[in-house]
Amino acid sequence: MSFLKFDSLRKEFGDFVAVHDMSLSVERGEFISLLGPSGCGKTTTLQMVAGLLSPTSGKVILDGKDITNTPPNKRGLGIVFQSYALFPHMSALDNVAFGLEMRGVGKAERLERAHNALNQVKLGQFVDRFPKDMSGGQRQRVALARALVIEPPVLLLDEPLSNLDAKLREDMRIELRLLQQDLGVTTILVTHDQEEALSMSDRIVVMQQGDVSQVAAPLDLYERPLNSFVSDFVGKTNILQGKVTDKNVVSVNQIAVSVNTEAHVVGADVALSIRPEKFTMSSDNAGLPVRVKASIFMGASWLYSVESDMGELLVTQPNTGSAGFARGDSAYLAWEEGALTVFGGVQA
Ligand SMILES: Nc1ncnc2c1ncn2[C@@H]1O[C@H](COP(=O)(O)OP(=O)(O)OP(=O)(O)O)[C@@H](O)[C@H]1O
Repeated sequence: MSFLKFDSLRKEFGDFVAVHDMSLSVERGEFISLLGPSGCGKTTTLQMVAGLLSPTSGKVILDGKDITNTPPNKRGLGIVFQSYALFPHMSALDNVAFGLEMRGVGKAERLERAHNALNQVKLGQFVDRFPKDMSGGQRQRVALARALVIEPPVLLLDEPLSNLDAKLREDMRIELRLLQQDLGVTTILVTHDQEEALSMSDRIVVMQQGDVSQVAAPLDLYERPLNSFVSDFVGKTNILQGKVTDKNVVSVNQIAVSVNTEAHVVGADVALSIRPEKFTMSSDNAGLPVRVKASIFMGASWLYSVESDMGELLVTQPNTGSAGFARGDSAYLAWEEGALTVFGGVQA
C-alpha cells in the first residue's frame, strides 16, 4: 500500500479549476517533484497536502489515514518555503527548537535534537547566529533543519532553492538529496526548474494547467516524453512539424525523415522531437547539410544553432578538447532513427 495518496484532489477558486482531480500514490521514502510552469497548480497541490488549503473535493491519505480535514499542525509534516520564514529574533538553535517546544518536548531533549538537526545540515558552528547574520544558503539550511527536527513522515519543499545563486543551488541539490536518502524521509518538492527535478527525484509529476501530463522517473521522462509539452518543458529539444507520407517516413519541409511511425496514420500531421545532444555533427559529407549560425562554448560542451532545409536546429556536442565549429561553417548532421520521437497522428 502506498504511503501517501492523493485521491482525485481538486481545487477550485470560484469558476477557476486550479487542480483537476489529481491522483497520485507516493511510496515511503520516495522523492517526488511536482514540476511545471508558473500557475500550473504545483503550490496549490502542496498546500492541500500540508493542510494550508482545503480541497474542493478529493482526499489526502497518509499511512492509511484520511488526513483531508486534519489541521496543518496536527499532520506533523515538515515544510520548507522559498522564503524560509525564520523567526528573526531567534538564534538558529531556537528557530529549530521552536517546533519541538510547541509539541511539548522538554528543554534538554529539544536542545539536543535541535543541535543534531543543525549538525545534519552542516551548521553545527552556527547555532547561536541570528538569521540576519547568515547567508541565504545558511538560512535555507536552518529552515531545513527546523522541518526535519520534528522527524516528519513527509517533507514538503516549496521551491526551497530558488533564492540561492546558481553554484550554491547545484551544491544544495546534491546535499539535500543525500540527506533525504540517508533519512529515508518521503519528500515532495515543488519546482519549475527541470534540472532540479531531474537531478533530485525518484519520480517527477509534470503538471500543465492543473492537470498531470506525465508521471515518470527522470530518465524515462527525458527519453520517453508522452507529448510535445513534456518534451519541450523537460530538457531542451527541437520540435519540427511534419506529415506522415509513408510507412516509417515523415516529411519535414519536403525532407523525408525516417522514423518509427508504425502507430501513426499516413497523411496525419505530426510533431517530431529530437534533443540537441542526439545529433552527431561532422564535416564528413553525410547526413543533413547545415550552416552554423551561432557557436557557443559551454565548457563541457558546444552549443550550436544551425540552419538546415528542415529548419533551424539546436545542436550540442561534447567538448573533446579540440576546436569546435565556427559561425558560418558548413557541416553535416546525423542521428539514429530512435532519437526521434513522434507526437500526434495516432488513430483514436
Ligand atoms: N487564492 C486564490 N484565488 C484564486 N486563484 C488562485 C488562488 N491561489 C492560486 N490561484 C490560481 O491557481 C493557479 C495555480 O496556482 P499555483 O500557485 O498552484 O501555481 P504554481 O504552479 O505553484 O505556480 P508558481 O510556480 O508561479 O508558484 C494560478 O492560476 C493561480 O493564479
